[in-house]
Amino acid sequence: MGIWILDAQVVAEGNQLTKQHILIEGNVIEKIIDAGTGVQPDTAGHTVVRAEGKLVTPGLIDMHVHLREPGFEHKETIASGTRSAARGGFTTIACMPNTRPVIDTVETVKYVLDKAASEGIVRVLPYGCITKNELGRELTDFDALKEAGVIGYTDDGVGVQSAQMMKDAMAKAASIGLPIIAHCEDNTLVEGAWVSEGAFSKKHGLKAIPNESEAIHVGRDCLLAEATGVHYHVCHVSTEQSVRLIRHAKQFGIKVTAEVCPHHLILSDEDIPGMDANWKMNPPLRTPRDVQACIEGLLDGTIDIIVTDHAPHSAEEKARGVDLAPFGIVGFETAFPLLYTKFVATGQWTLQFLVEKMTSLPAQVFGLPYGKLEVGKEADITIIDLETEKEVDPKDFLSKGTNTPFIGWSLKGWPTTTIVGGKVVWSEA
Ligand SMILES: NC(=O)N[C@@H](CC(=O)O)C(=O)O
Ligand SMILES: [Zn+2]
Ligand SMILES: [Zn+2]
Repeated sequence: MGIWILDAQVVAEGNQLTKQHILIEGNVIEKIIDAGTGVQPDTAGHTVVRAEGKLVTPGLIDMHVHLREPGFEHKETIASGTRSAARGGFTTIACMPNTRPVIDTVETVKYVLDKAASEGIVRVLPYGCITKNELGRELTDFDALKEAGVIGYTDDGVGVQSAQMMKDAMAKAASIGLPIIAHCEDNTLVEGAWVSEGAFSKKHGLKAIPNESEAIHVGRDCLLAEATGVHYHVCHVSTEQSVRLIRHAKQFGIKVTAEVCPHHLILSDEDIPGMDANWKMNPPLRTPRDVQACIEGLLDGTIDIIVTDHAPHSAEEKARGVDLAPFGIVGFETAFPLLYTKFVATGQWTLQFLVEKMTSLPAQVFGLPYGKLEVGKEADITIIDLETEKEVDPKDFLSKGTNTPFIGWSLKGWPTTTIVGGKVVWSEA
């Protein structure tokens, strides 16, 4: 017994949709019938999912998320985080190692993979730390972590401060064929600020984070990637300077790829309403000029993919005031609706462009066998309602985190069903 998804609207090209019937048998896509042929599928004995009028995409892929387990289960767990991901339409997510303990040993990788297998409902791919405890002093055992199942190395949450340490990490990663994923931040330029240099920091007389704190690492690491030949992936790009440096590096054939988050494409520092920790994230919201540069970078391919950097924190932690509250906002359950409403519904991007940036391109960048609706492939599928307008209400979130600046935004493009390996893992009630 399989599942027939009937009358799926699948992106053909640009904003053009074709109507298809999709049969899932077991964990794979068994058959795709062009509905235009008039051939009616024989659904006897199968489960039928009616997708009439809805968009059907490959399962969304998010290569930068924080699941918080082990150690910060009050913020999120693998169980709650993967449910939140599924509600956001994501079928594969790659989790960051800044847990407690951090994911810097084989045991912790195993712990995460075991938990994901027993309690998770979407695919979870772990990253391992570059340095032990993310302290920047000593490399982890890259071979052992690879053997245990990590898909790359990162100290996300902090930048690797020493160029020599980063160069050694890159050389080692290159030798075993895994990427380095970098949180770019030079600590000597940050000085305990929470907002970017811009109109907001000036108006309130606040200490500010300059764009160079990010871009200096991007520039440094592009040179080190050139020297070592590693696949170097830049996390959460937020500045005009970083975009420029990545564009330049790509022109020189350096193996660099990059990601950007919805909030850095949609919000600037000028949107921050006041001293509200739901607007505190790392990197911070930059100036409108930086937002524009990120959008242009995404459009011309300088920035390869979109990720959420889903970073849940408890309400109590976020209520400590902007100086003490941790950096980070949740992202899974608003990402697609935000981007669809803001960029596709307004005619600025095609649907194909948005969908590729969240499916086939992340799969391509990280060499994953997902991200396409094709016969014989894993049946990872997301069904999305492009019509119904609904307000963002954190009470609806399946994440434990409610820390979002998008409360009350009226959006379209809400996922309604998420299928992983042929199993419906989430469906709107
Ligand atoms: N992005 C954030 O603001 N916070 C992340 C860390 C990170 O992604 O650097 C977190 O772990 O909370
Ligand atoms: Zn980071
Ligand atoms: Zn992160």
